[in-house]
Amino acid sequence: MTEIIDGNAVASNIRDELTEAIETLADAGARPGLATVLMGDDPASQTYVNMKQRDCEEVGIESHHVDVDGDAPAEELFDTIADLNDNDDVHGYIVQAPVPDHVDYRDVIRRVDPAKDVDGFHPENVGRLVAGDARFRPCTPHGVQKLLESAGVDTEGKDVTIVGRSDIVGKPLANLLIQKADDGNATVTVCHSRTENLAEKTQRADIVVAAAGVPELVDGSMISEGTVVIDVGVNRVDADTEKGYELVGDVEFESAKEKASAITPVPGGVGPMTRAMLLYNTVKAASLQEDVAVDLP
Ligand SMILES: Nc1nc2c(c(=O)[nH]1)N[C@@H](CN(C=O)c1ccc(C(=O)N[C@@H](CCC(=O)O)C(=O)O)cc1)CN2
Repeated sequence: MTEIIDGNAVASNIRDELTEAIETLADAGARPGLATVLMGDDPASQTYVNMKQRDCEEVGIESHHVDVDGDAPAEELFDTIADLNDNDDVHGYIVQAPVPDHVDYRDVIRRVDPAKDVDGFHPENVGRLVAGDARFRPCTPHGVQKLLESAGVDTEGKDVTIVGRSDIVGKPLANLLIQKADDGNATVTVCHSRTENLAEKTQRADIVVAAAGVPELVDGSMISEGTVVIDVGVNRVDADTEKGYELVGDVEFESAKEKASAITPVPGGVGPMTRAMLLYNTVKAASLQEDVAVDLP
C-alpha cells in the first residue's frame, strides 16, 4: 500500500505546536510579527501571500503586508526593506519571489537584515546553513525534512535524488540532507536541466524530490519500486475549471503512486509545509530577538 503523505495534516500539527510557543512569547510581552512584501501582481504569489497572512492570524502571529507596484523602481522595494529592518514589531519578513524582471532578487536579499530573514536566503544565512550552523532553514527544504520524518523515513545512508537546483529548494535541501545530523546523513545527487540520463539518477534513488518547476516531469517509469517521492512542484496549468487552471506537480502522480512506497500529493503536500515552516522561522526569530526561550516542534 502506498502511503499518501498528508502535508495539510502535518502542517496543522506544526501550527498547533507553534501556538504554544507563541503563547510563551506573548506571556513575556513579545508578540511575534511577520511581514510579507509583494512586488507586482503575480496571481500565484498573491495567493501564497494571502495564505501566509491567514496562517499568521490562526496561530497568533501579527501579520503585516506591503504591496509594491510592479513598475516601481527597485529603490522603492529597497526603501520598504530598510523600513522593515527598522521596525521592531516585525521579527521576520519575506519578499515574495519572483520579483519583476527589472529587479535582481539577489540585490533584494542582500538588503534584508539576516536576523529577520525568515526565508533563510541572505548570504550570511546560506553560509551558516552550509557550515552546519543554520539559523533559519529555508521553508520548503525544512518542510520536506519534516514530511519525511512524519512518514518515518530515515534519510541516513539513503540515496536521494533532487531534481532541480534552485536557490530556494534544490541547493539548500541538498546541503541539509548531506549534513551529519539526524535528519541528514544522506548521499545526495542534484539533477538539473543539463543532466544527462535523468531517469537513471531517479531510478537508483531511495528518495526522489522533484523540484524543477516542470509539470509532471517525473513519471512512474523513472522511479523504482518502493521509492519515497516528494513533489515540490505547484504548477498552474490551464484547464477548464472555475479558476481556469489546475494545480499540477512535477510528478505524474498516478503512475508514480503505483511504484512509490510513499508520495506527496499536489495540492496538499509540500505547499502547506512551506507555509508552516515560515511560521516556525518567525517564532524562532522572535525568540532570538526577544531573548525568550521557546520549545520549537
Ligand atoms: N520569498 C519566497 N518566495 C517564494 C517561496 C519561498 O519560500 N519564499 N516559495 C515559492 C512559493 N511558495 C512560497 O511562497 C508557496 C508555494 C505553495 C504554497 C501552497 O500552500 N500551495 C498549496 C496550494 C495553493 C493554491 O491553491 O494555489 C498546496 O500545494 O497545497 C505556499 C507557498 C515561490 N516563492
